[in-house]
Amino acid sequence: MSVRRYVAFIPPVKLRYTTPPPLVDWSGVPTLVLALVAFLMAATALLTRSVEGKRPTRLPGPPALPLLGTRWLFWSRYKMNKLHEAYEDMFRRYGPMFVETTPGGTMVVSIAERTALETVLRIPAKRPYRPPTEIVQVYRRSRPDRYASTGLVNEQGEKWYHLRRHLTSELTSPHTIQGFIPELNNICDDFLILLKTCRRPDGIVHGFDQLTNRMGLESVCGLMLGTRLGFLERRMSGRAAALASVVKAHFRAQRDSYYGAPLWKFAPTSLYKTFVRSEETIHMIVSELMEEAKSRSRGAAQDDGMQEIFLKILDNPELDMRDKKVAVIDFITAGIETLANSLVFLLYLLSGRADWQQRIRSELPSCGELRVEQLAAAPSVRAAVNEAFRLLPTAPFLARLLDAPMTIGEHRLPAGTFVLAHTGAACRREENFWRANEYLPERWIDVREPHAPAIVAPFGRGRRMCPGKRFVELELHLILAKILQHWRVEFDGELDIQFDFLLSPKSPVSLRLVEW
Ligand code: HEM
Repeated sequence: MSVRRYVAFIPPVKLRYTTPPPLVDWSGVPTLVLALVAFLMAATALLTRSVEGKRPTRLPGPPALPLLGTRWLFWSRYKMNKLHEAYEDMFRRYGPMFVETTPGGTMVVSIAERTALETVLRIPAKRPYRPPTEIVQVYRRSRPDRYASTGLVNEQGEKWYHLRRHLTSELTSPHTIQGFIPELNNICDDFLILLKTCRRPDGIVHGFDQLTNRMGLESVCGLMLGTRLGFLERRMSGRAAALASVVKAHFRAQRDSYYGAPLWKFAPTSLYKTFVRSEETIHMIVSELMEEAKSRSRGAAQDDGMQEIFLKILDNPELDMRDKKVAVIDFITAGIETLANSLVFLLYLLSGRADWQQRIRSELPSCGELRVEQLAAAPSVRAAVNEAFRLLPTAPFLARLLDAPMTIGEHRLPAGTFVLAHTGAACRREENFWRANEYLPERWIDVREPHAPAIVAPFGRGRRMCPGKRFVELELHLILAKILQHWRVEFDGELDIQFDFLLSPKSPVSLRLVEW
């Protein structure tokens, strides 16, 4: 199957590829809208300086303009793909708690102050409301033939609770994850073979980020579908390459729909079309994979511990068939980039700590399959991973809508306030961690004050916490251990990081694997 089939996406007949039926057909209006936006942007540029600092809100924050709110910042002062730096800058300018305004007038409160953050993260909500990604919501609601809901990641309230209860018990079960360890060992070994193949004589591996993405795909699909899909074979199939690339496009389109001009809400802009194309391509590929896995499982005897998660989901009579399929899609897309980025960040940070790499190696057997007990007996592995999540989490903030009023310091936030809990930024503040901006895994073994583990939340917090956490931690521990059994990791220079709705390495990443 060729890459072109997926990337260019020439749809097969049964696939209905249509751009946005739910949107108002204002085909005559876009020019007018564009002219208005251009005018507003020009006005923004003129007004910015004069209004800065004079806004009479109770919380500090950048000035909001009519119709644009504070989004003009992302069209002038900041770059969308450097959002993490933009927020660091805003925390410096406005303090550890400030407010932004969306073009629709909604206030978004950003928090990086420890007590406030701990308060937000501790909220014991039964149905925590994480604001959905609007573009996903709009599109999925326009396709009731395919989606019975907007999916676990974007659904709210009782519907979310129902999905969460019926979809995640397998994924979060220690039994399921433990049952996956032998296969995960095989996947990690195949990843090492791929690294060996791509490694130049001087030890350099170019495009390491692409390889980790393939590793993410292979392991997440393996876990969900119970089958090896060949993403780690030297020559990746067109389908695998296409899936990897559309998942990236999907994340980027979500980022741009959120922080960019909201024109897609009024007309089917190219951003909206890109999003629809990526969503439909992912749906098509994952559907194919599921069908293949289903027919394979019909012919094979199932070992209960290893029964594919999705087959168990398919067997659940409490769920609508459309929700079952979308759940598998959402699990796979939620898992690929996050896992791959975290592995790149982990190795990059560790490359500056040859001593810690040596320490990890000394705590492990020299080769072979690794069992959970062996990993547990190597505390330096856990410390290395924890510290990477503290310093460079791929999801640097968590979004919530407060379901009850909350007083933080002298500010009272009403119920319904949209809050961004910047756990990543808070973890890099000196008042929260000893030598906060340094990668020091030892802090997780011999605690040095200040130390605020409660604000390290790379997988979120509470009932909406990432259901993939247990699996991801195991996989990162295992792959790190296996890499360091073979090589020392070196990296020249600094890793360039960008915001693709998640923090991601700006590709291509090259690192050096040096024989011990
Ligand atoms: C390094 C890897 C990963 C990281 C850092 C990560 C991080 C996160 C974060 C921060 C959230 C939001 C939690 C909150 O709002 O409290 C989340 C949600 C979610 N993640 Fe992950 N994730 C990772 C891998 C995975 C994997 C492998 C899967 C599936 C196999 C997955 C599935 C999900 C789902 C379905 C949600 C939505 C849960 C809900 O709203 O109830 N994630 N993840």
